[in-house]
Amino acid sequence: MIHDSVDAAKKAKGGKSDAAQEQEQMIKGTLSKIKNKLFVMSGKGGVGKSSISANLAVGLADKGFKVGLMDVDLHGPSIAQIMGLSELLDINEARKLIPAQKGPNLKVITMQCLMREADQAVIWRGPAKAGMIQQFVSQVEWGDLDFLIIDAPPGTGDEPLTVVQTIPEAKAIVVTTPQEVALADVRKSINFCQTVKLDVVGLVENMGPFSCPGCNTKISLFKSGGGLTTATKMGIPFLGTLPFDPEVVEASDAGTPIFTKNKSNEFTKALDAVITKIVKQL
Ligand SMILES: Nc1ncnc2c1ncn2[C@@H]1O[C@H](COP(=O)(O)OP(=O)(O)OP(=O)(O)O)[C@@H](O)[C@H]1O
Repeated sequence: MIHDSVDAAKKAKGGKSDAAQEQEQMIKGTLSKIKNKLFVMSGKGGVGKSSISANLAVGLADKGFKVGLMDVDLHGPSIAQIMGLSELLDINEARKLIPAQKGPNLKVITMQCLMREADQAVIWRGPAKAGMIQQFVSQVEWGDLDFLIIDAPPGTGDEPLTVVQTIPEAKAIVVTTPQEVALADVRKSINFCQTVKLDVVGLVENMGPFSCPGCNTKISLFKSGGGLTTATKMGIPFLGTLPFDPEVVEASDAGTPIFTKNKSNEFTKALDAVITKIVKQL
C-alpha cells in the first residue's frame, strides 16, 4: 500500500515508479544475454513475415545457433500454427514464463500459447499491447541466445514502436512481395526504421517467381524484381528473393516449417542463402 502510494507520487512527479524501474532492469538483464535481435517487419500484411520469421528461426537453430522466436503479432498470431504449437505455457519458480521448446536450440513465445481458447480474440489498446511485449522480454526465461527473432504485425503502429523502444539495439529485416502495392507500404516501413533509428539488415523479397512443377517455366505471380529495385533506391542491402511455393502453405498448415520438412525445396534453399548473408553481415 505504502509502496503503491510512493510509486504513484513518483509517477505524478514525472519520475519512474519502482515497478517500472524494476521492469527496466529485468529487460536490460534479459537483453544482455541475447547477442543479436532481429525484427522481421513489413508495412504490408500477408507478405510472409511469420513464415519467414519461423523458418529463419528454424534455419538458424539448425546451424547450431541458440535461437528465440518471439511473436509480437498479438491480434493475429500465426507462429503457433506454423511451428505446430498447441500447449499452454508454464511458469517456473522465478515466476517467469517457460517458452515452448522446439528441438534443442529453439525457444518460442506467442500470445496463442497463453490463451485457453484457441479462437479467442485479443481486444486491447496500445498500452496493454506495449505491456505484454515488454513482459515477453522481461518475464520470459529466454536464457543465453545467439538470436532473438521478433515477428511483427503489419504496419508501423503500437507493436513495432514498442519493440523499438524496448529493444533499441534490434535490427530490422524488412519483407515485401515484388508488386508495387506491397512495395509502397514497405517504403513507409523503411522510412519508419530511418525515423526511429532502427538499423536495417536488409530487404527480403518473398513470393518471387514460381517454378511450374510440370515444365519448370518461371511464373511471376506477383511480378518480379521490385524488391531489388526498392532496396537499391532506398539504400539498404537486398538479402534475396524467396520463390512463391505452395509447399510453404502446406508445411505451415501442417505445423511443420518448410525448413524442417524439406531441405531440397526451392524456398528452403533460397532462405538458407539469405540466412548465410544475414549471419555474415552481423
Ligand atoms: N513463399 C511463399 N509461397 C507461398 N505461400 C507463402 C509464401 N510465404 C508465405 N506464404 C503464405 O502466405 C500467407 C501469408 O503468410 P504469413 O502469414 O507468413 O504473412 P504475414 O506477413 O506474417 O501476415 P500478417 O502479418 O498480415 O498476418 C500464408 O498462407 C503463408 O502460408
